[in-house]
Amino acid sequence: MIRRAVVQQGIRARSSLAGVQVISKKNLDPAAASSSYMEQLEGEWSTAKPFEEIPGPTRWQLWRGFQKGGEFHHLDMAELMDLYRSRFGDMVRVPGLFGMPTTVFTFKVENFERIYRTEGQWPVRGGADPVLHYRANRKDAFFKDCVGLFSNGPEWGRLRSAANPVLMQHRNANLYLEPMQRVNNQFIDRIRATRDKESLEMPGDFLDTINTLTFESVAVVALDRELGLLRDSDQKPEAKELFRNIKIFLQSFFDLGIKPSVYKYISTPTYRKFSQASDAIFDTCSMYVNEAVARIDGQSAAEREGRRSILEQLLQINRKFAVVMAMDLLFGAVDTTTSALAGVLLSLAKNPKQQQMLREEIVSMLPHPDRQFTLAEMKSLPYLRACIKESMRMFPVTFGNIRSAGTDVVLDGYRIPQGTNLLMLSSNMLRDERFYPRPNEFLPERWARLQDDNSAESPLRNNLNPFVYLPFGFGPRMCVGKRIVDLEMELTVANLVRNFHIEFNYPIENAFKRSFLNMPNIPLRFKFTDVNYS
Ligand code: HEM
Repeated sequence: MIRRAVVQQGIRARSSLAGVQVISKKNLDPAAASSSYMEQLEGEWSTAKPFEEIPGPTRWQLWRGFQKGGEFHHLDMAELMDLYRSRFGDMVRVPGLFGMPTTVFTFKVENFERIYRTEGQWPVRGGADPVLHYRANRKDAFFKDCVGLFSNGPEWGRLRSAANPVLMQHRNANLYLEPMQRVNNQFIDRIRATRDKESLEMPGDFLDTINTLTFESVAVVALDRELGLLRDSDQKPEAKELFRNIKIFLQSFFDLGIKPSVYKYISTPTYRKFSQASDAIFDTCSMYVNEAVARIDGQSAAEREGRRSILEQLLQINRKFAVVMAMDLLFGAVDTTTSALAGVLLSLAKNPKQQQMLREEIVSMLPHPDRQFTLAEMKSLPYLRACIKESMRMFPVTFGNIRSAGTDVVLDGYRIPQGTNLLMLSSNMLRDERFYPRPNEFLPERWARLQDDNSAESPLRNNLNPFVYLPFGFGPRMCVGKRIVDLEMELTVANLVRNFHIEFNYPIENAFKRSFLNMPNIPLRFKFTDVNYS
């Protein structure tokens, strides 16, 4: 068995899968793949059980179950997954209804590894059908030759190759550090202005404020402008509308994605909401991009010599690309980062000892509370990173990930034909003692390296297979906003912790509603007490 080192998000871990890095039978140059591994795949295939024998509900059971009074009707996504798993086991085949594809759910990390390792050059992630349907059916055919990052195949590969040098470069982080700092300062001011004067607690709708922060933070990158929604005055009506429509878009997108719907054949009320919100978002993003074009056209040659913003760099590729990327970044950024930030704040609030250790790390780096972080300082805060990583383990943002099988592959002894939609459900593993001793404790030191030797890992992670914990996905298709969100989260948490002692004096057992994205489900009445520096 060949053992290869896999470096994923700073973890150096070992993959036990026999074979090579990329091993797709059909969509890769066969010469590039290991012939022995191909033979292994083919050998397994010939003896594997047929796809149709994977246990799961029938079409009728599914349809009936989602009707009023049906057994699935009131279940959230996580409850539905738990039910499927207890009834059918670690692999479940769920037949497609109304043009949705048949999907296989898998709960085993060995299968995740195999799926990712055979995903091929252009990994296909399903689940974005409502976006693709809208973009294919727009009357002006705007998206015809630029469908965006929710597309698949060579079209996705072309766009992603253009986006990576702009969005995935560390050096570009300098471009958004300063505007993100300004947004962060507005967030801190807003907390001071809106917390209760006596109890120092935030109002129950604090989630909206976090949501506004994450929206503003990505807008300064994608639209190259501060929208000012965290300020009390000077809020632009079109910015408020954009924010409102992003919320409608995300909500209706998940509704259309989770429940059986005939929207591809008849325009349902939810699809109409989704489509109207998409129209409005498109109009506003186009307007902001046009403004940026006019601003750049008006610049002198000397001004143009300066550093180009992310939007300007995207505009250099072309205007349409910049509009589509702005939309995709807004869609990808807002709820995900909100969920992750809420998780870190709850973790720190419930673990004052770790919160204090974090504060000491931050204050030792930046003793003066009013001075802003530089990029170099941000890079020297290992405990901060460990706290964020640990809280995303305890409160994962997503259920797992989605792929289409990149090749014919055998999973758990069953044949999975190329193109099959696969859901990898990992969130239960993140609290599994087999992988994480003391799984329900917030222990950032899990993520510390014990020595300089990379192979020495914390005993708080057991033989960790790197495919258990992939909050930003894996491979060429992983989150394109990773660099942006790293900086945004680190900056926000560092600024909050150096300004405030954070408490949360309520239970957090059911803090999140579990779905495709796990969103906070309780009033976030954090108590923020000013840190005294005198
Ligand atoms: C904590 C916050 C975030 C989490 C947990 C997260 C997680 C993910 C995951 C799991 C994927 C799928 C990756 C795969 O298929 O392997 C993804 C894709 C994506 N994310 Fe994020 N994300 C976050 C923040 C952001 C931000 C801030 C942006 C934009 C600035 C963003 C933009 C996107 C986009 C556009 C995609 C699609 C990429 C593609 O298919 O090529 N995300 N994200």
